Amino acid sequence: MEKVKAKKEFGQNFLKDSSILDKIIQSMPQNNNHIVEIGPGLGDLTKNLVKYKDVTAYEVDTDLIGILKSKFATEIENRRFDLKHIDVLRAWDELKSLHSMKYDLIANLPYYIATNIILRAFEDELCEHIIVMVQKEVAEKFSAKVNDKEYSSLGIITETISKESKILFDVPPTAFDPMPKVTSSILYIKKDLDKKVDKDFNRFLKACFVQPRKKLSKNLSSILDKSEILSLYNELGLNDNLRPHEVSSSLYSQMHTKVKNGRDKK
Ligand SMILES: C[S@@+](CC[C@H](N)C(=O)[O-])C[C@H]1O[C@@H](n2cnc3c(N)ncnc32)[C@H](O)[C@@H]1O
Repeated sequence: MEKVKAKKEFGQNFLKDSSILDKIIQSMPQNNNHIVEIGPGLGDLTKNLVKYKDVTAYEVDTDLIGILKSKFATEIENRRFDLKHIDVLRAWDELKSLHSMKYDLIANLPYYIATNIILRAFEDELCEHIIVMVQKEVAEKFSAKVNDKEYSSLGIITETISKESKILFDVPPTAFDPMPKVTSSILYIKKDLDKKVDKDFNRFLKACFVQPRKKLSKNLSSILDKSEILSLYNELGLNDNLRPHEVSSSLYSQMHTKVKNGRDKK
């Protein structure tokens, strides 16, 4: 193995277990989409991906770029592999999309910005599937369903813009070098490309979950007055004791539409 010291500040935990790499490859959607990988690292996942599809990868760490360039010299020359040396969040600021055609994001994500990356992938209109390794707790939040204790704004946003979201399997710390302190999971999301992220809805959800264990009506009092909450609850037939995680995404959408309409009338 290359003499490379993993950098904590870039969330570097290299995936070394070949059976996990195989399982990720088996979960690749059968379609003609391009593949985008964020953080190719030492290229172990990349090596498997380029066997099947053309890949564009975004890597921030200068020290890894040289290693990747020599490891994938043939694929780069054949244009099967396009390596971008840039912070992926900056790329998204500059480009709107990480590729010029429909693509699937497949990656072992740096955990310190994993949530942010997934939310940006939701906004990227050319990204169709998201198959990413993240911390198990993060995967549980994105794939949670109504009444699960992990159900939060992340699960609701996911439901409103996707056709399917689930955890494919867990990955123990022993699969990595160096070993992370936490268990990881492979999260699978199939987006509905007809749906767009609604930032006003996301802000509304933030208010609804400001204190997740309190009553929803209490949280709503930060953006609505008492009479507005009362009429909202009456119109939708809601019980005042409801907690934020007990309300489905479609009901949140209805609430948001009514709140927005009320706001427009003012
Ligand atoms: C968990 S490692 C995964 C490495 C490799 N794909 C693997 O599975 O072994 C995360 C990778 O993301 C890279 N990375 C961290 N922050 C990044 C950013 N802002 N933009 C692009 N790559 C980033 C790291 O340098 C590292 O290569």
